[in-house]
Amino acid sequence: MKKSEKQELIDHGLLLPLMEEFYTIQGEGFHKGTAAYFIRLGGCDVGCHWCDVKESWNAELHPPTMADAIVENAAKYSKTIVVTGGEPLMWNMDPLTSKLKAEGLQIHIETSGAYELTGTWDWICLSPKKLKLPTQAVYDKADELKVIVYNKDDFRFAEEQAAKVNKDCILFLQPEWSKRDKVVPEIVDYVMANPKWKVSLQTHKYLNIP
Ligand SMILES: C[S@@+](CC[C@H](N)C(=O)[O-])C[C@H]1O[C@@H](n2cnc3c(N)ncnc32)[C@H](O)[C@@H]1O
Ligand SMILES: Nc1nc2[nH]cc(C(=O)O)c2c(=O)[nH]1
Ligand code: SF4
Ligand SMILES: [Mg+2]
Repeated sequence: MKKSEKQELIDHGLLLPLMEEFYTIQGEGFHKGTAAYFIRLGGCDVGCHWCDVKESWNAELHPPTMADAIVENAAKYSKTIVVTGGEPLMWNMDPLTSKLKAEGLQIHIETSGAYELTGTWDWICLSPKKLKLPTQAVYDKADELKVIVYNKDDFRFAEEQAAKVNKDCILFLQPEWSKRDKVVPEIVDYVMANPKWKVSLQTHKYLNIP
């Protein structure tokens, strides 16, 4: 395929950098405990220093894969699909999500919200980052807000972000993994004092599953 043809397919969201895909249990947030097939797309320039998938950042390292092929495979595994990354909203998610919907699947996204919202989603998990704030459309449509707590300033940031999401959005505080011993007690106290928040843990890491 010519370089220009390939770029056109990428621009239209028909070709996506696929880092990995796996059938597992959603470990985090509202749907924690539910079996789901994960599609992890490469590419992210948000730059969280504690990111647990830095290997995803460089999209060039992940094979460009046709959205059709991704969907055909995913449909074999689960009725619930989680699209994550990297930052999936760096890509046009319209073709991937419409093809997944045509297969009758439930489609969830894990996103920082830092890019334009494309695709149609049954569930949007917004995990905002100070380095590159979400777009208004993602605040408006988010089903859950999942703020990562690395230090005390993240509680201030969490409240600032909670003021921007829609009124039905479910609010979670999730410990940054490497700081969990320090921040879990702080999150517990915070949630008891501010019960509009719930605790989210990365349960897959405790279960030793992907
Ligand atoms: C790897 S990100 C990919 C999706 C998107 N880029 C985002 O940040 O939402 C998936 C989820 O893992 C969270 N996450 C990443 N590194 C983490 C860490 N070290 N501890 C806790 N959560 C982490 C993110 O905040 C996000 O909710
Ligand atoms: N089991 C499991 N649950 C997850 N929830 C969000 C994840 C992600 O990396 O987006 C993730 C992940 O990587 N594994
Ligand atoms: S936005 Fe998500 S993928 Fe990108 S660096 Fe932050 S946690 Fe990692
Ligand atoms: Mg993960």
